Amino acid sequence: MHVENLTLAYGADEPVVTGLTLEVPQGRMTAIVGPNGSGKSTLLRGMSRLLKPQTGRVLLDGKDIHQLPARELARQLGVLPQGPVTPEGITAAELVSRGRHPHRGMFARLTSEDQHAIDEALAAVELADLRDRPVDQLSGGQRQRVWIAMVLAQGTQHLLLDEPTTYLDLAHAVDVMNVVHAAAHASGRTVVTVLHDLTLAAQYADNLVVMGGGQIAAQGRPVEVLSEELLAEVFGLRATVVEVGGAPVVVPDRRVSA
Ligand SMILES: Nc1ncnc2c1ncn2[C@@H]1O[C@H](COP(=O)(O)OP(=O)(O)OP(=O)(O)O)[C@@H](O)[C@H]1O
Repeated sequence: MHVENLTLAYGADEPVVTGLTLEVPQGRMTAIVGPNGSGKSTLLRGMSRLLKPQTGRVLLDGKDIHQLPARELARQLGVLPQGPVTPEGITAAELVSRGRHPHRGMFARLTSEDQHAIDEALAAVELADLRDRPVDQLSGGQRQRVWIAMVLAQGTQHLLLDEPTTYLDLAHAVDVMNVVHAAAHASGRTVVTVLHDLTLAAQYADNLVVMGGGQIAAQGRPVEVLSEELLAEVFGLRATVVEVGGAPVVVPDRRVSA
């Protein structure tokens, strides 16, 4: 996936992302981090055709995503947007089965391949037991995991995930990151995910992209990128960075007023 000179704006507003170029490593996991409002979700929307660029283009295997028919794009690119809205009354398995739409005919029944993909995705997020439960009766974290399962069931070579660990306790966040990491390292998919937790991002990402003010402030291996200077400069955060198991861990300084 290649992002070339991308400028993104909402309506007539000033651009949020300006002239951004990014080469996404294939079959690896890229995490996009950055302060609130730095343009992470906007960039992901631009990369997934939810937002039309003012300039530039996004290439998927050499093809401009805006030139691809919607159905073909959906077979290649799975997207988890921020705060997806759950259709009323739908069960977990039904929602996950929607991930199979790009592979099916208009009124075709689920094939055994579809069923296998759905079962595997539900198992991957440990929700097989709740498959027949209406999604609006699940907890926030369970609901988030159903959405992730839907994107996994889509079986695409590329995944764009906006904050997949929202609402998740740390143990489930780690489980989801393991699933996402395996999608890249075991299955060779290309993953781009927005994350807020810098330590989690640094533990899992092969490539860390730090956004600041609609631009890429730094990019590279987490251990090379995540420095105390960068945290101060881009996040306005005073923190100590220690290394655990070869990956940086961010320990924020306490800000206690006298
Ligand atoms: N739908 C929208 N219409 C107009 N402006 C928007 C819209 N969505 C985002 N923006 C603006 O674009 C800028 C970047 O927002 P964006 O959501 O991309 O940031 P972010 O880095 O993902 O932030 P966060 O960490 O808070 O999720 C912000 O100034 C925001 O107000």
